[in-house]
Amino acid sequence: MKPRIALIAHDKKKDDMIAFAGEYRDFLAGCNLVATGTTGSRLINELGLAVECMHSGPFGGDLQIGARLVTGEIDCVIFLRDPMTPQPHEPDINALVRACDVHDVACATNVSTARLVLGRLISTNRETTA
Ligand SMILES: O=C(CO)COP(=O)(O)O
Repeated sequence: MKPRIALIAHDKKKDDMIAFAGEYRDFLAGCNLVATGTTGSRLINELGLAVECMHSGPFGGDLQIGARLVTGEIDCVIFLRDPMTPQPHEPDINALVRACDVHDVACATNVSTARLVLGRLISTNRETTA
């Protein structure tokens, strides 16, 4: 089964997300991707990835992704949060990260961790497809 990955980035982290996803583009192109609205649009327009877009984060996108995660439809979350800027939907963000912890789903909140998580998924994928 293709890895099911959620990609989310706050505004000041979106360029980092595009650079990161660009680096892993070949692998991500073989995954089922879901993203919050604006992050997803950029991934589609700038990298040509196929991404299912939820609502934008402040309009409930984090909660939509959280609901999928709770029903076992997401294998890992890459959530590049902006720790320096208060967000109007902070409760939604906390709910998503909490859902990851409750359901033991990998949640990378910075690029270094995201690299480790994708590196692991790539090697697991190689083993299962070899
Ligand atoms: O706010 C976000 C996550 O909390 C991200 O939402 P967008 O991708 O729509 O900007």
